[in-house]
This record gives sequence, structure tokens and C-alpha cells, in this order.
Amino acid sequence: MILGSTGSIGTQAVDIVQRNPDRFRVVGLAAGGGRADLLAKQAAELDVPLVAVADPERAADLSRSLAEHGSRAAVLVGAEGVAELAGSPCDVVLNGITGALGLESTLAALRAGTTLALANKESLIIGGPLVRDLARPGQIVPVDSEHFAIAQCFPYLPEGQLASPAQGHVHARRDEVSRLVVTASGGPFRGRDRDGLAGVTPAEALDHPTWSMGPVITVNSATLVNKGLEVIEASLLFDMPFDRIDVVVHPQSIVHSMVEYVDGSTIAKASPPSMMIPIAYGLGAPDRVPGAAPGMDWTRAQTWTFEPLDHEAFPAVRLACEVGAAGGTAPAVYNAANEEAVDAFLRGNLAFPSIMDTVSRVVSEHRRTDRPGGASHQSVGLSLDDVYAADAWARTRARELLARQA
Ligand SMILES: NC(=O)C1=CN([C@@H]2O[C@H](COP(=O)(O)OP(=O)(O)OC[C@H]3O[C@@H](n4cnc5c(N)ncnc54)[C@H](OP(=O)(O)O)[C@@H]3O)[C@@H](O)[C@H]2O)C=CC1
Ligand SMILES: CC(=O)[C@@H](O)[C@H](O)COP(=O)(O)O
Ligand SMILES: [Mn+2]
Repeated sequence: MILGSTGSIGTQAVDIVQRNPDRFRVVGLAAGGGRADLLAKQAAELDVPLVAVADPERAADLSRSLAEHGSRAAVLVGAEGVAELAGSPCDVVLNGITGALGLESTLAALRAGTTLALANKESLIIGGPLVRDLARPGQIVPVDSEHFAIAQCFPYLPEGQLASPAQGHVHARRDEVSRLVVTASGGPFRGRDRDGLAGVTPAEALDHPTWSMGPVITVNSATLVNKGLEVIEASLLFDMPFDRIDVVVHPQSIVHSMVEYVDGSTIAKASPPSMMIPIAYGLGAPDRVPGAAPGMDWTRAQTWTFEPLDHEAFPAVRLACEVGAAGGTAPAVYNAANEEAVDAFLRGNLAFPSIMDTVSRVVSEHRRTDRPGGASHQSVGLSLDDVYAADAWARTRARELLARQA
């Protein structure tokens, strides 16, 4: 199954499948509905029996387009339809939906016992302990480039770790790992101070220096919220406390993350910045897909640089570590407030620095309220309803704050 098949992750996944017809067969596609014709074209080309569209208002358009493209795929409709598709029998579900809306599908795939190739980091972050309780060790294959990289450098699979180790290697000595080092490109505004961020436009924020991605994650890269989310994601996937996860800025995006060991060794994973590699691995794990993307050209002189993150100009990572360590519904609040603020920024209704101001304010107000959930990664007293209630509260509060600034 490919969920979010019309997006950046989804279209690359379709491309990998089309280049490897003997290796992969797609049995279901899902998307929001905004690009119904593309979804129908994919369904026809891949001869997919089942398609889901989240927006019920786009269902009629989708059915018409399917007929025009000669596809006889059955159509599931609404958020329930997407989750039903995600829970249907298959070998692998690739979750390439964007945002918190991906949670139901992540849970449905895990409940069905299916291997989950996870690009939709938000579902893991907001569902945190609930996802951890549901997933068996190794059931999740990380597709996010940093977590895919860590899995390549971290061949351990103890209880409590969700991410599948690369190539099925399993080693007993997990206590040999001292730290995870997550790399960040620094985004298009690397090197600017807070004043230098005041007037930046959506077009500038969408101009990522090294990756071509969907709009939300691209803005999140510019604010470093993406890196904040990724630190929480790393902590959940690899069962690592926040004080043993570092972020380092690496503008070339060639070293995709690293694992440091107790003897002073650091193992890094390098490749040109292409999501084709982690997506192909997510679809084919534990096998690698030959020719997924061109590798490094080691005949060419090149320089890789690493620099510390400026936490004053980009406070997103520090705040993410706080909400991640607090656990419970705090990560859902951070994410929901950010999704609302990014939407306002992209519509031209919010200044760029106000994205993080809004997230910080909503998170701090949430801290003053009672919330279920114990320490980081524990699901004590936390239910899915709590997560959705926190998500809804944070969106409402963020919208109130945003309306004052419009
Ligand atoms: N792009 C990248 O390189 C990377 C992305 N990721 C993560 O992967 C996820 C997807 O990102 P990206 O591909 O960039 O995003 P895009 O915005 O490019 O694509 C999002 C996809 O999700 C679909 N969608 C939206 N709402 C729903 C819904 N309710 N149900 C089903 N499908 C829905 C969209 O459909 P429609 O076309 O109808 O809108 C579209 O197919 C995000 O979580 C992101 O953080 C992680 C690492 C790298
Ligand atoms: C490709 C990928 O995994 C993105 O999440 C990427 O990491 C974004 O780049 P930043 O390092 O700028 O956030
Ligand atoms: Mn990433």
C-alpha cells in the first residue's frame, strides 16, 4: 500500500515500483483528494484494485477520473476509508501522508501486523507511547532519511526499540551505543539571526537548499521544527533519552545521521540527498533495491562541513526536547500548533518568526493544564482520545492566537 501516493514521498515510491515491476506490486493507494486525477492515473498504471480518498467531496471526481484512465479500482472514502485501506492485508504499508492526519493509518497498519515503512513522522510523535505499545520490535522501517541512516549504523534490536535494524543484523550489545547524532541541513535561513528572519517570505522558506519535498516539511526545515520532530522520532524509534541525542548542522545533506559508540567510534551513513534510497529500502526491507538512486561520486573533490545549531535563532529543537521528555500529550500539542502556524504562514497571514512564537505559547499554556500520560514514552493513563483532544485544543488555541496577528 502507498498512502499519500500523490505527494513527494508517494510519487517517488510509485517511481520505484514502476522501475522494479518484478519486485513490487501495489495493492492499494490513498491520497487526500486534491490531486484526484493523478491518483486515478497511478491506479490505472499500477493496476491497483483498491483506492482511498480522504476528502468525500473529491470521491465523485476520483471515480470519473478512474473510469477515464481505464481503472476499475474500488473506492474507499473518508478518513475511515483511508484507515481501512491501511489495515487491509498486504506486506508493507508506506505511510507518506503528511501531518497528524496520518495517525489512524499508522495505527491501522500496526494493528494488522503489517510492516510499516514510516515517512509520516507526525503519527509516531503524537501517538508516541500508543504507537510504541502497538508495534512489535522491528515492525517499523524508518523512511525519514535521518532515522533510516541511524538504523543503518545501529544494528540492535532489543525490546523497546521499534525501528527495524538494517539488513536484519541483530547484535546483543546495545549498551555499546553512546549517542545518536542527527544531522540538519540548517534550511534556507542557516546563518541568520532572529532579526534576519523577520521578513522572509513563503517562497523563500519553500526554497530548500538540498531537498525537494512537500510544503509543510519544507517550512518545518526552515524553522528547524522538522529537526525537533526528528529528535522526538529518534528517541521513540531507538529508545534513546533526549540527553543522548545531538543535532549537528551539516549543510551538504550527505551524512544523513550518525551513531557514536562508547569506544569513540562514530559510524555515519552517507549518500547524495535522495529519498529514493530510504523509500526503496522501506518497500523492500531487509533487501536493498539495486539502483534505487545514484551513489556518491568519490572521484570528485568535495568538502563536508559540520557546525553547531544556533538555538537562539532556531529554538524549535530545544522546545521539542522539552515536550518529548515531558511526554503524554505535549508532543501532539507542539505538532498541532505548528501545523496551524505553518498553514497561516503559507497563506501569507503570519510572519515567519511568529510560527515558533505561536508554538511556544501554545505549548506553555498546555503545560499549565492537567494532562494524562507519564514520563516520556510511557502510556500511563494516555488514550487515543486524549491525543485527539490535545490536538484539537492546540489547534483551537493556535487559531485564536493567529487570528489576533492576521
Ligand atoms: N518529502 C520528503 O522528502 C520527506 C517527507 N517526510 C515525511 O513524509 C510525509 C509526507 O511528506 P511529503 O510527501 O513531503 O508531503 P506532500 O504534501 O508532498 O504529500 C502529502 C500526501 O498526503 C496526502 N494526504 C493529505 N491528507 C491526507 C489524508 N487525510 N489521507 C490520505 N492522504 C492524505 C496528499 O494527498 P493530496 O495530493 O490529495 O493532497 C499527498 O499525497 C510527511 O510526514 C513528511 O514529514 C519525511 C522525510 C522526507
Ligand atoms: C529528507 C528528509 O528526511 C527531511 O526530513 C530532511 O531531513 C529535511 O532537511 P532538514 O535537515 O533541513 O530538516
Ligand atoms: Mn528527515
